[in-house]
Amino acid sequence: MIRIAIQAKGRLNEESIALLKEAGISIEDSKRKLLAKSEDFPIEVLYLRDDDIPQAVAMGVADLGIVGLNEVEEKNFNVTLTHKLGFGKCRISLAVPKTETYPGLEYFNGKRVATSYPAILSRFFTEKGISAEIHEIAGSVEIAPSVGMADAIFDIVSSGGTLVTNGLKEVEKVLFSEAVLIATPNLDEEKRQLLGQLLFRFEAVERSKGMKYVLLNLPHDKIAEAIEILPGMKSPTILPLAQEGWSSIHVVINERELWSKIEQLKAIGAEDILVLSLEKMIR
Ligand SMILES: Nc1ncnc2c1ncn2[C@@H]1O[C@H](COP(=O)(O)OP(=O)(O)OP(=O)(O)O)[C@@H](O)[C@H]1O
Ligand SMILES: O=P(O)(O)OC[C@H]1O[C@H](OP(=O)(O)OP(=O)(O)O)[C@H](O)[C@@H]1O
Ligand SMILES: [Mg+2]
Repeated sequence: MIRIAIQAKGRLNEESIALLKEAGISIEDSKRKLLAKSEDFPIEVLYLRDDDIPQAVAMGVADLGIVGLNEVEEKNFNVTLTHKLGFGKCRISLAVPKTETYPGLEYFNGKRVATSYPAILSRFFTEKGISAEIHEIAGSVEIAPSVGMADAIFDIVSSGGTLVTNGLKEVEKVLFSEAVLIATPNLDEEKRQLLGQLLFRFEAVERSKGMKYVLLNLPHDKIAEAIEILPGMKSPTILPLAQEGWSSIHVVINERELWSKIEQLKAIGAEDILVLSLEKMIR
């Protein structure tokens, strides 16, 4: 049995549960119990505040955790970064009132900067030789300059909408973050094996993201041209149709290039094109 800590509620909660579910692991949500066992995999889910996840994993209270890289960097506990999960993408940035002229990092010398990430900011300023006053506040960081609590802020930015609403502009992007899977260092052999199985499933889920399974019919003599249009695919599956002179081609295509490929295939005579969603790609 392996135990994984995930956020009890908040921005990473739903996607963490969804990822486990896509990997074939269903669990009750945190509204009922703070520790839930899965019926279909030897795993237990511990629901925590995200700030507490790095410590829980460092202590071995949980073997694994899903948490933002920003929290891992801020808490600086001894955990192993095992895998990037591709959701919860954001950055932590320095921002100043939009009316200020910004000459570069030296702007921050002698300034008061409000943040919920004092450790990351302090390391950054030390590394860059900047001497500023760091004010730790728990939330609503973006309001600090306009109410006179600080001259600048260091906080999470995604779309940038919150900065604009609060009359701020982003001037330095310090850390790019996303949800990551962390692990207790030196897991025992049994847990390492379970982690390996989990990673195998996560990777299959990731690989299938944005991919479509495409089936189409094509005259035999156009197959070589179709293969030209579909570079990168190892080799498409080609099956003869009952109708003389025709074949059915099956390929996996990235959603981004789906329409352009389909147009090209139609132009050489492809018919009856089916596009199906792809659930897992297992290698
Ligand atoms: N606007 C955003 N866009 C994308 N990801 C974000 C955004 N804001 C936060 N995140 C990521 O999601 C994580 C959790 O954010 P959330 O706002 O739920 O945290 P919290 O309020 O500290 O939650 P908790 O109650 O668990 O302490 C952040 O640490 C960050 O990694
Ligand atoms: O650049 P944006 O897309 O506007 O996102 C950035 C905002 O998102 C997060 O707050 P959240 O909305 O989670 O609210 P909270 O942390 O105050 O609960 C973060 O703390 C920023 O304030
Ligand atoms: Mg938190």
